[in-house]
Amino acid sequence: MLKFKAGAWTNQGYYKAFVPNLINRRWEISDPEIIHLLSKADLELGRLDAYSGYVNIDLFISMHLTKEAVESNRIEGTKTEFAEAFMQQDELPNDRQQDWEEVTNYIAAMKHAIARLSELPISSRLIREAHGMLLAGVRGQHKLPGEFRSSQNWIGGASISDAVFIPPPPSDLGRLLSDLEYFANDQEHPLPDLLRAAIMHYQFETIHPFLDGNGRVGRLLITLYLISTGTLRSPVLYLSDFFERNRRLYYDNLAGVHSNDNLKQWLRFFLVGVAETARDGIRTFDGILKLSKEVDGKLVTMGRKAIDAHTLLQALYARPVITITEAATLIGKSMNTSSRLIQALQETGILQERPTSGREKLFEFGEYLRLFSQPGE
Ligand SMILES: Nc1ncnc2c1ncn2[C@@H]1O[C@H](COP(=O)(O)OP(=O)(O)OP(=O)(O)O)[C@@H](O)[C@H]1O
Repeated sequence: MLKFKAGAWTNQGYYKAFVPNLINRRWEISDPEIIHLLSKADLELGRLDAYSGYVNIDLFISMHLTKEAVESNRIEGTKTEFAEAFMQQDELPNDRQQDWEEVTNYIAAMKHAIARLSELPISSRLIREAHGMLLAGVRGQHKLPGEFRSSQNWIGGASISDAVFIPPPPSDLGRLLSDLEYFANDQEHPLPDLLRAAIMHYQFETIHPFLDGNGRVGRLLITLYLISTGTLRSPVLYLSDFFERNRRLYYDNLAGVHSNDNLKQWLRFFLVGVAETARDGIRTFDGILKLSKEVDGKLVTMGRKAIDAHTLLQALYARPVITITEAATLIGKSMNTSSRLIQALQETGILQERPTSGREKLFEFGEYLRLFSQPGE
């Protein structure tokens, strides 16, 4: 069993808020089931990370980031389809443009936070910066982007009296966030990285330090933390897909920690999610390797067009939708040549035309996109 006390409900006048206990301390987690799931998750994560070494990872990072962004925002209700995230804003119907902005914000925030890791540890400052970018110009933009809240918030329900959960009052945020920061950078009390990531995510969501966007920042923090410890070399773990597919359990298991001290169930859920997501990632990478061999085989049959086709394909692995104008710029040739090249790639089955609201025809690398759409969609 796992001995654990999550915190206490404190009287705030006409309501009770939950104040979590501090987490930067020694943890003794020896539950055999957790240890077993941990070792499985670690193994799968190590296998996934190994691909960073022998696949041209930079080409695929934007794909993974985009997938994570689309899924993380879908939990919030954003409707952006995976392929749409790569389109220009004016190529989308009006009702999708705001969602598209949220997805591109997520990608920008993740890239920014990863780059900042070389100068800053996981810290309140880094978290606020990421939050500011996530909410810039989109839904929640009036809810203090980049700033911790100074008023009481709640989860679920139209008013505090019918809330599902009431996080700690603002007066407690300073010490709770500083404890979280110490915990994220703690060298004194050894704890496996995945367990630390799981506890951090629970604690962050319980503190709920922002007026909006806590879920999105909290999920971004998981990958960021695993990169900061060197467990991952690049953001190839996209857990949001798992959380989205199991949203009810995700919320219930987080709630189970503060309502029943049931940390074990949360850890179990998190570790199963990591193992499953890592396996999906491995399948995607294997699919990419197989597909790129097939595509190379098709390119050699394209005669004089093969060199330009190869240049185009390299770009398509990072952004798998393209217009004739964009292709012309990429290969440095005329619109006519570009159009003929796209037609040839359609004939080999590599590219397909897709509907667009933009002025120009749009083409997608369909089989590649589908590799990222399983198994959640
Ligand atoms: N009972 C709960 N206790 C603690 N955290 C919870 C609970 N239920 C949900 N959460 C967390 O709160 C997040 C929602 O918070 P918020 O609306 O501020 O975030 P968001 O990023 O705007 O939304 P979303 O996470 O839906 O995309 C959920 O994603 C989940 O991580």
